[in-house]
Amino acid sequence: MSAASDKTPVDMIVHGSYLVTMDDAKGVIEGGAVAVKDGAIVAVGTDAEITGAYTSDQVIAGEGRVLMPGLVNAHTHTAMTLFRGMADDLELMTWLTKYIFPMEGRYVDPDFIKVGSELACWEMIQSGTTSFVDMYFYPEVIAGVVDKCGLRAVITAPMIDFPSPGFKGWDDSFNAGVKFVRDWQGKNARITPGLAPHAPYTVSKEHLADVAKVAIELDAPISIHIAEDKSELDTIRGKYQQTSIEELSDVGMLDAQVIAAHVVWPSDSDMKLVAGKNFAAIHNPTSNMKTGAGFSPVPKLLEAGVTVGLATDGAASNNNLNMWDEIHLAALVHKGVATDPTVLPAATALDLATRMGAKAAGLEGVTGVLKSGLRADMIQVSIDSLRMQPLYDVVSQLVYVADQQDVVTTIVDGNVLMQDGKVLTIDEDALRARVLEISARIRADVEKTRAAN
Ligand SMILES: CSC[C@H]1O[C@@H](n2cnc3c(O)ncnc32)[C@H](O)[C@@H]1O
Ligand SMILES: [Zn+2]
Repeated sequence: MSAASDKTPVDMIVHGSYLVTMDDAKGVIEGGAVAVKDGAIVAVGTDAEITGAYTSDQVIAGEGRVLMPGLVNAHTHTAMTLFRGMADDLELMTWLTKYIFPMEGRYVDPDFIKVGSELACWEMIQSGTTSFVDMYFYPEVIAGVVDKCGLRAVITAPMIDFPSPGFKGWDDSFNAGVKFVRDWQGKNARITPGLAPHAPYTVSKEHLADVAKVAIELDAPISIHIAEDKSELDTIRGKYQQTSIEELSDVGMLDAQVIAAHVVWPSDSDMKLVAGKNFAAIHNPTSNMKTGAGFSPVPKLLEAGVTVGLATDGAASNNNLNMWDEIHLAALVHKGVATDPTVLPAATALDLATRMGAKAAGLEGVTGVLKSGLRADMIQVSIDSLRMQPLYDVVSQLVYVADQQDVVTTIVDGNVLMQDGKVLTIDEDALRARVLEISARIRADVEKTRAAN
């Protein structure tokens, strides 16, 4: 053991009874720690290795805790938390066109976005999500909330052919999206701006081509809903005699970085088309089951070499932003669909929410793995509960047992956003008051909308 003066000073040392690194080279370390300096991970090792080489004034103990990379929610609509539980048990297009679009038209404004996004960020910090990909209105307001609460996000600007909150139509939303990317590129290292043409049934082929072109020019990611349900495939087949993914290929979008939400109905040739491209299929198991969209062929996508991320979708079709539910479902539903329990093992489910999820979001080399050189985005998950005992396999326990209440610490970029279960960067009481105020206004309208449908 070296003397204190021989040790390298760092900003923080975080311990864990187990380190689930998601790094093939290190795997799971029993009794380990991570040293952090200037927001980056500088070393990952056993307790003895780290405390022997590093010293810090800020040490977070790890007894009874798993230390692992923060979770990546690769597709959500943050401010839709304020529409949670408003319209349930409806098929996708009815839900969207008869309930969600009309309510968005009436209620979505910058204040709604600020409060709804803050509620979402609170929920994500509290449940161990450290990065997310967002697609919603007033992205500059969402970016302000993310800047303040400390999370990492890819924030994509909405583009849609018809009038929507803040826009008269396509030209408006397209120009505002491009401006958002230009304004936010390089502004905050935790925020990556991108473009979000909503879906192939709400954005014309010509407009999708315009988005592809400008995204490539700007080197910005695109997020889009694609191949979500069978009715979308019928619509696009009727219009263009091709699949939605063939349409993306046709307009040049597969030469850009595409974060494709859902991908429930890709054909075998669609999978070949996107494999090897900068294309990620984002699996939203809860949302897809809730809207009756179907089950994405995730094992087949992975086998074809497609990058797959995991996500909640918005809280209006989930109805929460708890990634542990999605990890759980990803590990279970495909076994049921295939009647084969070896399909999508626990370690793969965890990978989709961390290492591969980060790649899917375009954040490979930034987050998703506990590895020297990456940003210090990590969480501690308590294994103190009797629910966690006996513990024979820590990855199995995380995938099949852990839930949001077990997350005790959330750290992003070396900053502690939650400690001992208390979110530090959001004023909970003020947020609650604003959520109650806005939801009181919406409540009467929810009943009217339900009655009208
Ligand atoms: C252009 S902003 C995002 C837009 O998408 C809507 N939305 C939310 N969830 C889904 C989904 O699963 N499929 C399609 N569209 C969805 C949201 O309400 C906004 O209008
Ligand atoms: Zn969505």
